[in-house]
Amino acid sequence: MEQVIRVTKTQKSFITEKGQCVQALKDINFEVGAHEFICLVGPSGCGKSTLLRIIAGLEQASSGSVMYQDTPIRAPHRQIGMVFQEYSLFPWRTVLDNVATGMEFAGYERRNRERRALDYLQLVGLESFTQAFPYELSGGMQQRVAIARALATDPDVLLMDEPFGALDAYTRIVLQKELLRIWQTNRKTILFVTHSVDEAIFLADRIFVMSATPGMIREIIDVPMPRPRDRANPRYGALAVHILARLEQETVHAAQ
Ligand SMILES: Nc1ncnc2c1ncn2[C@@H]1O[C@H](COP(=O)(O)OP(=O)(O)OP(=O)(O)O)[C@@H](O)[C@H]1O
Repeated sequence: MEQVIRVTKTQKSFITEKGQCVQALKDINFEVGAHEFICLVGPSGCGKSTLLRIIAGLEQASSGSVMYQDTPIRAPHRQIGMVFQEYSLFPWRTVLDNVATGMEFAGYERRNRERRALDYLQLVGLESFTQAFPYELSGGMQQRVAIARALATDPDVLLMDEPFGALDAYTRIVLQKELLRIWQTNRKTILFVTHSVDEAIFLADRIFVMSATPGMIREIIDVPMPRPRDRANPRYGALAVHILARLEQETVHAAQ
């Protein structure tokens, strides 16, 4: 399988406002293949968002190397898109313009933007809301707009930082299924941060379990179950028990 993202011996430290050094990530090593769906889980504050921001080129690693194909990532890259937990839409722009704006930043010509925006809004089921403003939409609909905006620039890699974290349980399940449908159609490579072990098992090809601060990758778990995954399958439950126990160990370890 072609490797798309390669993270090698990566560390990240921050200097706080009080001048203290906080090590957020320690010796991170992994590769992500083309079209893989990876979920990252780990205790709160273990560096998941930091890792994603480094891969997005929004933050620099303190040491180590982070590559997209053969290129070191040092700044935001056209082929790497990101979706955040907060819907991060422009409140003064319509749904259509929000999606088109992403393409404007990515350098798409004006005449292509509207057509593509419509195509992607259709993909996420919002074709009848093109002229609505974000405040007129539910949280789930706003997150669909954010996903359409990220996909419309046709990135190779999609980084998703707790994108469904603020949604109610039912909307979350609906969007998980939608995301899988889109991923299966568009064959993106996805790195998805979640606090939900259930969500990770439902979505991922592989789950990276991180340790508490400083974040390291403790375990990489293959999820070989065919999709759509059945939450009632005993293997699903057994995997959830295993990962939850691992996370509990990490949290207890960190508290000692
Ligand atoms: N800009 C910054 N300055 C100083 N410290 C930071 C900065 N950004 C992150 N940190 C620290 O780095 C560590 C990792 O933070 P990060 O937000 O990546 O964790 P996380 O796993 O995404 O957390 P959560 O699951 O709660 O969202 C934390 O200790 C955090 O306080």
